[in-house]
Amino acid sequence: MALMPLDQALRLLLDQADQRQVSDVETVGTHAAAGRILARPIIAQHTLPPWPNSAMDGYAVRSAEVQPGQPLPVSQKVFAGQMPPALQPGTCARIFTGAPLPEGADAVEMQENVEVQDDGQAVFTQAVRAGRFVRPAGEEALPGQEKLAAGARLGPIELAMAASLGLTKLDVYRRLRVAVLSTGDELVQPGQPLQPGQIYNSNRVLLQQWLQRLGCEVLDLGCLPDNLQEIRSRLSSLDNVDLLLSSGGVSVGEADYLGQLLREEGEVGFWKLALKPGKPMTFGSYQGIPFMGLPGNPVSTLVTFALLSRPYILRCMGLPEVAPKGFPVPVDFAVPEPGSRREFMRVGWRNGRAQQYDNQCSGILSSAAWADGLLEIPENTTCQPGDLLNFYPFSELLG
Ligand SMILES: Nc1nc2c(c(=O)[nH]1)N[C@H]1C(S)=C(S)[C@@H](COP(=O)(O)OP(=O)(O)OC[C@H]3O[C@@H](n4cnc5c(N)ncnc54)[C@H](O)[C@@H]3O)O[C@H]1N2
Ligand code: MOO
Repeated sequence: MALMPLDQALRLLLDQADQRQVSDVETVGTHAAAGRILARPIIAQHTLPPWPNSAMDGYAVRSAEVQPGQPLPVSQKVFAGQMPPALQPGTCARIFTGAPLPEGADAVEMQENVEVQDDGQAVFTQAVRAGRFVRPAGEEALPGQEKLAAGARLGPIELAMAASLGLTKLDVYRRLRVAVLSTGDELVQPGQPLQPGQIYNSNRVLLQQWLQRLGCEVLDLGCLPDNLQEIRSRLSSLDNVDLLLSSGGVSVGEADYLGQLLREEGEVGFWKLALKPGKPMTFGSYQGIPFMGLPGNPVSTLVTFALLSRPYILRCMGLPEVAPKGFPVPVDFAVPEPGSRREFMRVGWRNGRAQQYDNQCSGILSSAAWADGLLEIPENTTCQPGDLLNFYPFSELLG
């Protein structure tokens, strides 16, 4: 069977995600909205800032009245939080950053350019043009203006924006419910003693933590044994789940029951990609529930989640732009042999170049812990030191 190119798999996934996008809307407090996707746009109700105000600590003036070297009496002092009376003609006002400009004033000079005489009058060292250091009313928002579009992902910046507009509640899509399971008789939870042949389960915590970061509700289905009957019965009891996400058991081994069950009793969207690591990545549905079977090798789980599950999940959550943002970086190594699968190497950012971790085996999780992100080596491509290849930082992929 030919391996499906990554781009084709992504198109298929996003097409499916569009059909399964969450439509239920909840109104929640701004704190609870963190990580959610905005279901209705945020429209400003007020003018922001509500009045022209000073961008500096200094002196508010009628700019035409300022003559360098000529003293002006200081007629009032305006702190942020106060509404001042109009500026008396022929005077200036002591003013602080964020304080409303007195009516009549049209500029502010910062105090570094003003000398205060012994008699308290202010002498300006230079002419002041109208508008200098004034933040006009409404430069941030006007009533009726759309400040955040539906589909925005609410992080600290967006929530601060909502707070600046005085909002306490936001309309967001409900969380995506994702059931996570691991497969493999060899897997043991940390804290338990290891018997011969066993290893600790690391994919479980990787996937659960990552899903939580993406704002999903995680249903922990634990670890399934390598037993077809048991797997079938555990999956049949699932209810109210948007996505079933598993790791392991999707290759061609005799105990790779999960993939076998899906292929025989579910619907397969794709199985086997031209991707390294991550070849046996499987997508389909089981009893109507979308199913993603990530290959079990720890780095294969990580890479397939980053490149395929993450965009699928974000699109289902209601986010339009889901492709991870990468950028070209120079590499400090050569790839002499072209590969038939698109490869994502674990690389560190060292001295302005991407450096590869020595052991790129998909079982070596240390490669990812050491690295700063993934470097994309397209199919049928070789490279020399100094060549540019796309780099996707983990800081982008993990959020
Ligand atoms: N004959 C072939 N064998 C394999 C092929 C192939 O094309 N032909 N593909 C290889 C590739 S590539 C990968 S990737 C693996 C993926 O296999 P599975 O998805 O079936 O994963 P498992 O066999 O269950 O496990 C693989 C590996 O990862 C360890 N593992 C699994 N789950 C966890 C976990 N939760 N935490 C930590 N480590 C885990 C497991 O012990 C195995 O060592 O198949 C190749 N084989
Ligand atoms: O594709 Mo596997 O995920 O290379 O080890």
